[in-house]
Order: sequence, then structure tokens, then C-alpha cells
Amino acid sequence: MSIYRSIFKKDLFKGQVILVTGGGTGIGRCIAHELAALGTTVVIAARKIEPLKTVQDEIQKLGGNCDTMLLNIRDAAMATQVIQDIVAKHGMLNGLVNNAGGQFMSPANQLTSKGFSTVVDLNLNGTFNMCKAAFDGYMGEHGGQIVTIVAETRNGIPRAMHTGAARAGIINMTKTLAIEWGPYNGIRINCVAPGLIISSGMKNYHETMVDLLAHSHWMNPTSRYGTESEVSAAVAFLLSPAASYINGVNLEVDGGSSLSKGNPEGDELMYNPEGSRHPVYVGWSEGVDNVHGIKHVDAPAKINELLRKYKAIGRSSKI
Ligand SMILES: CCCCCCCCC/C=C/C(=O)SCCNC(=O)CCNC(=O)[C@H](O)C(C)(C)COP(=O)(O)OP(=O)(O)OC[C@H]1O[C@@H](n2cnc3c(N)ncnc32)[C@H](O)[C@@H]1OP(=O)(O)O
Ligand SMILES: NC(=O)C1=CN([C@@H]2O[C@H](COP(=O)(O)OP(=O)(O)OC[C@H]3O[C@@H](n4cnc5c(N)ncnc54)[C@H](OP(=O)(O)O)[C@@H]3O)[C@@H](O)[C@H]2O)C=CC1
Repeated sequence: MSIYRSIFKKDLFKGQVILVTGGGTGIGRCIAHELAALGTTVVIAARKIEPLKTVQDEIQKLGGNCDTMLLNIRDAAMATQVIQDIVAKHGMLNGLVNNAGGQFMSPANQLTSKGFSTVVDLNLNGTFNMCKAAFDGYMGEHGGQIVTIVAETRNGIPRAMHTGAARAGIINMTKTLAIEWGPYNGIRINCVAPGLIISSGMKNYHETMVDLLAHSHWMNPTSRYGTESEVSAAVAFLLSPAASYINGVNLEVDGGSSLSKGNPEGDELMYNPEGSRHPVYVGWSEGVDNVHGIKHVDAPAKINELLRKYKAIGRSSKI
């Protein structure tokens, strides 16, 4: 039987407990829905309780299992406590999705030492805190799967050098942990690197940046931005037995944008401003069916308009 037919079914993760950090908004919310729809007891954790409760309510109304916990990933003691609480309450922790993170935009020459440290602390140290807490609190003894959301960093990230440095650090940390925690602890650990994704994260950008993004969305080999669902699908794959021999990799989910030469004029000549010819997968953020779909993507209006345009080409795939 086809491996996908045998494993990608409703109860793929049944009986498993998976923690998604930053699961109250955007990509994390979509990952939480994806995993809950596949049978996971999903625990979502972040600093603000209201968005978490909203997502918990959404998932429970759809018949899924969801718990919420307050967490600041920059606080190592809190990371340890949250893992202990999950194991005490649910008896296990089979998966960890490090999705919480972010940055502000700034040219490198205007970055202060404090600003640089803040973003490195959030993303690199925060991810370390979570991996270490998961290892010490459960996975070191029982094994497990870890996936960390980073960002596409191949050619650096102009105006976000701090986050580029932090994410590159995570990618390398992941390789080392795959080697150290694989043989004796039974842990698989990988990264997913999104390109630009239509999500709530874009609400953090200044209006001029949103305008720029809305105008340049076609400057990559798929001539569009990605969806939360497309990132979530990659995360589910890496957590699943279909990826059981994949360890220490960084899977770019960027439509090939990392292949850009970073030359705007060159990009304009190379890419297709007429519109994308690539079907967009919007399953989990736009509704696969009346049972598991979630309807709302919380991106800025101008960016959400792009999503409507992508779908209007009539080639979207709702598997
Ligand atoms: C072409 C396409 C390319 C696009 C390039 C795209 C990049 C890759 C794609 C990624 C997309 C996403 O991640 S989308 C997801 C975006 N979501 C987020 O970023 C949410 C999480 N962000 C945050 O929580 C905050 O931005 C962050 C600063 C990181 C953490 O906040 P904190 O409250 O911990 O920190 P603060 O106290 O606010 O700030 C600490 C210090 O940081 C600095 N600082 C903070 N905000 C600042 C700002 N706006 N400008 C300058 N400096 C700032 C100051 O030095 C602050 O110190 P003082 O001066 O003393 O105050
Ligand atoms: N959208 C995009 O184009 C891309 C996004 N990414 C990455 O994907 C991930 C999700 O982004 P997205 O959904 O777009 O953006 P959001 O801003 O919606 O998500 C960030 C989430 O992280 C949580 N978070 C932030 N800081 C902390 C902290 N210290 N402790 C615990 N939780 C925290 C936030 O919740 P709260 O504030 O309640 O703590 C929020 O839920 C991020 O790591 C982002 O950098 C990477 C590449 C591209």
C-alpha cells in the first residue's frame, strides 16, 4: 500500500501529545489545527492567553483536543515548568514544534546591541530553552520529534540581519542535536524555513513594508507568497513516520525564493508579473471541508487580497 495512503489518515497522530509554541496566531494556529485534525492532543503555548483560548475553542468545536499554557520561551525556567506541566497532565510529550519567534525590521547599521541581543535571545536562545526542556523533561528518555520554524536565510536577510543570524544558528544547532540526540535518545529534529507567508506575522510590519510586499509578491519562481497551510503541511510531514529517516535537515518552504539572486532588476526580468501558474494549497487555513477547516487568515488586508487573487486563478488544490 502507498505509504501516504496508509499514514495520512485522520488518526495519524492519535494518542500523541504535541506542543506548538506561538500556537495562538498565524502559522502556529494553522499548525495546531492541522495536528488536531490528525488526532493529536495539541498543547498551544505563548505569552498572551486570549489568542490561545480562541484557538482552543475553535479546535474543540471541531471535535479536536487542545490545551493551553502560558509560556515565554526566553525564560528557561518557564520552559522547564511548561514541559513538566504537560507531562504531569497528559502523561507524555511526543512532539515539539518551535514556532514562536520573530523580529523587527531594521537596517544593520541602525541596530543597537540591545536590539540584536533581543532578537537572538528570542529566536536562538528561546529555541534552545525549549529543546533542552523537552529533552530533560521527557524526550531524552522516551524519544520524540522536534520541528523548528526558522526563516529562509540562504542569501542573508537584508533589514533583518539579527533574525537571519539567529535562524542560521538554529539550523546549525539542529544538525548537532540530530547527531547527539539521535543514537541514544531516539529523537529526530528538523527545521522548516518558510519564505514569505500570508499570515498575521505581516501585521507587525510598517505600512510601507506591507505595500512593498504586496507589490513584490510575484518576484520568486512561483510568482506568489506561501500560505500558512503550506508551512503546516511540511511540519506534519516531518513529524510523521513518512519522514522517519529525515534528520537534521532544513526544509525550505519558499516556492524557490531562496534561489533569487537578490537583484531586483534581474528578478523583474526573470519572474512572471502576470500571475502565478502554481496551485495554492489553502486547506487548513481556508477550509478543507466543513469539519476541519478554519476560515480566517489574520494578515493585513492588502496581503490577504493576494490570497484571494491566488485562489481566483481556479487552480487551488483543496486536498
Ligand atoms: C523584502 C522583504 C523582507 C522581509 C524580511 C522578512 C524576515 C523573514 C520573514 C519573517 C517573517 C516573520 O517572522 S513574521 C512574524 C513576525 N512576528 C513577530 O515578530 C512577533 C514577535 N516580535 C516581537 O515580539 C518583538 O518584535 C521583539 C522585539 C522581537 C521582542 O519584543 P520584546 O518586547 O521582547 O522587546 P522590546 O522590549 O520591544 O525591545 C527590545 C529592544 O529591541 C529593539 N527594538 C525593538 N523593536 C524595535 C524596532 N521596531 N525598531 C528598532 N529597534 C527595536 C530596541 O533596542 C529595544 O530596546 P529599547 O529601545 O530599550 O526598547
Ligand atoms: N509570516 C512569515 O512570512 C514568516 C514567518 N516566520 C516565522 O514563523 C513563526 C510564526 O510567525 P507568524 O505566525 O507569521 O507570526 P506571529 O507574529 O503571528 O506569530 C508569532 C507567535 O510567537 C509567539 N511568541 C512571540 N514571542 C514569544 C515568546 N517570547 N514566548 C512565547 N511565544 C512567543 C506569539 O504569541 P505571544 O505574543 O502571545 O507570545 C505569536 O503567537 C515565527 O517564528 C516567524 O518568525 C518565518 C518566515 C516567514
